[in-house]
Amino acid sequence: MTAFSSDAAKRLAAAEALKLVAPGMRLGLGTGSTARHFVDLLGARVAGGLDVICVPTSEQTRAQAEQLFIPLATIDSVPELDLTVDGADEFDARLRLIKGGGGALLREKIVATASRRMIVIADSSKQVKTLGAFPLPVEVTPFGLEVTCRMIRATAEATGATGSIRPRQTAGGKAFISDNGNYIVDCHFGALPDPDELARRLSAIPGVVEHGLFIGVAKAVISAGPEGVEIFGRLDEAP
Ligand SMILES: O=C[C@H](O)[C@H](O)[C@H](O)COP(=O)(O)O
Repeated sequence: MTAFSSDAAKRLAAAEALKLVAPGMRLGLGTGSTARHFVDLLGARVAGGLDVICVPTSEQTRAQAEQLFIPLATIDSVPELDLTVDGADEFDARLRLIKGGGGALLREKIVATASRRMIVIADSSKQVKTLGAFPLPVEVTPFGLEVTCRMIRATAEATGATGSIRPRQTAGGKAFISDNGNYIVDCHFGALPDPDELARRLSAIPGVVEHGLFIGVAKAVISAGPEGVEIFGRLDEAP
């Protein structure tokens, strides 16, 4: 028997999300290895005549979409979107997410919150009981990096989350720079006892541009694994 790979699961979830796309839609395109499958499948539909306009959440996704001749716009020229489909690093039973493993969290959050529906696609390994095993990415300004890291540490401790906070580096050992010219720090907390409170507090730190906790943003998660597809939340347009 052939083992069912996580990549096959990602593609299966992406194919399920593609069923939500209708002609004329304004779409947000996520970033990462799962969203990549969605963009790929969407590209095939566009080549077949599907008419959509899309806003990419990263330069990486923009490049992929351009290669597939998917019509693109900026979020400022299309500020209201019908649907955004994106991956996640972790999701829990309340559809709270950790995102930003690829460093795209700021644009992803702007695009997702400008959308009537944000649907997450993921392989089933992304489901967790408690968020935080995946290091929480936080986008910060280069100015005041040390001060901001100290504030993140103190504020996280106040919500019961402790661990090391490390500025992200590229494979070549240089500082990772986001598409927006900022740094990403990864918070290795292991577990987030109170993600809602942590999200609120992180947003209040001056040097924090955005954090990777997406709370109350996703309407549903399409999770795929060897057993098939499972839907958490609602795929329809109900408020
Ligand atoms: O910055 C990257 C994004 O938030 C991704 O959607 C997230 O890291 C999940 O990526 P992947 O689908 O590659 O696991």
